[in-house]
Amino acid sequence: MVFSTATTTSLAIFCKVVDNYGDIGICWRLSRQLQREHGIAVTLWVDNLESFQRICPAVAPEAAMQAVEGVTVRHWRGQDDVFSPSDVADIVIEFFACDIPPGYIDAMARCEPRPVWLNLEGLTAEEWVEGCHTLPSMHPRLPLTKHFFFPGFTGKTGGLLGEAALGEQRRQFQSDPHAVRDFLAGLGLTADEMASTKVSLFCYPGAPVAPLFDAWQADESPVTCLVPEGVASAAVQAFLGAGAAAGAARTRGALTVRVLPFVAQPDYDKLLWACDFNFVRGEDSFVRAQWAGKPFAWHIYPQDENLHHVKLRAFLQRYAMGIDSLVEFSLAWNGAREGEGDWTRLWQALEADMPRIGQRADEWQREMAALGDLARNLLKFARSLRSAAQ
Ligand SMILES: Cc1cn([C@H]2C[C@H](O)[C@@H](COP(=O)(O)OP(=O)(O)O[C@H]3O[C@@H](C)[C@H](O)[C@@H](O)[C@H]3O)O2)c(=O)[nH]c1=O
Repeated sequence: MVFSTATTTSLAIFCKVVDNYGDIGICWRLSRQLQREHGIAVTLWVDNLESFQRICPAVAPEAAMQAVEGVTVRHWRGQDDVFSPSDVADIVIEFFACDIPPGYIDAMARCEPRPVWLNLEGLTAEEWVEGCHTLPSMHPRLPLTKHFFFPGFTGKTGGLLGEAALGEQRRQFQSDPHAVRDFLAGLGLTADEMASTKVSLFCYPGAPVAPLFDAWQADESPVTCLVPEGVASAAVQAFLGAGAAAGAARTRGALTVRVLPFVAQPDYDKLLWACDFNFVRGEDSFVRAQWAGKPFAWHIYPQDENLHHVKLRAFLQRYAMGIDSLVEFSLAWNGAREGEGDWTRLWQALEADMPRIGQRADEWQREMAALGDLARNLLKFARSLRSAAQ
């Protein structure tokens, strides 16, 4: 097995969809970028093709194997498959410690030289990540070493996932009013809605959406809230007073709520670029909101014992730079503050700071770009492991 820039490097990513769309969202982005920008032959093993199809409509959910945008997609059906060394890629990535099939690991141990084996971890702003990034872990039984690779917000981590052309694509889109208008019109927005403060809303079920709607409804200036179908459904249905299928919309007071179809990943980026404020969640939409360079609030994936509040605070400490309104709003949005939030006050304070928050978003996006993107950093690390082993 040769591992150099002169021949095509192969790489396999194993992705288990724990829930929702973030697991496959991240693995798909990484696969696509490694193939497009680095000429890597990528095989993406994924156990849930239905979830994949929602963010990438070209995926056929019943296919055992298919090529999508130059990436080989394999339906990962179980742990019992048998593999031979010729099936093994030069670089093997397990996403979120997803336990790749034992048969594949056995085949890895029989490869000469052995593949680079990385565990791509979840994103957090906590400091301990710097000490764990790139640490090795020996297999207890086989002659294999796995290394941990952590995304992150500092130069001592793997950085954030983001395509090389992303910044340029965003600038082009945002500086073309016709493109923005056509895009929003395609989602059903009226001229009045386009002229209002546009907010995209993507969050988990526990978010205090109903009281925020009340605050917006009583606001002085018009707000249009764009919410993908299935998100915050209880509050959306209550506001609409009817079903919340894509296309449904209603105005009450200063607030219009419009339900959007769940769009393909590239269109979700455009939505973030076109809005004035974005509510995002999980990991992937959270990162895309950062690349959008727009003010945003993060609804973090809930964890036991409120561990997510620690992660949220760690991020805000790096990001918010003393903008108290953003910290207050974000903590309240995630239930990390005692008592009920006064959403009128929280939103008004946030609105008043919007120019500062926008500036910070822009500056942060540039700081993150300077770290180098995750795909490039990961490949560089994999190559350094390979040369050290030779
Ligand atoms: C709203 C929307 C999102 N998307 C995409 C963007 C992202 O790739 C994906 C959403 O992923 P996320 O933001 O990460 O949120 P998420 O909640 O969907 O996903 C995850 O969160 C992680 C923290 C957990 O580990 C995962 O198990 C998973 O639950 O869906 C679209 O393509 N179109 C849309 O209309």
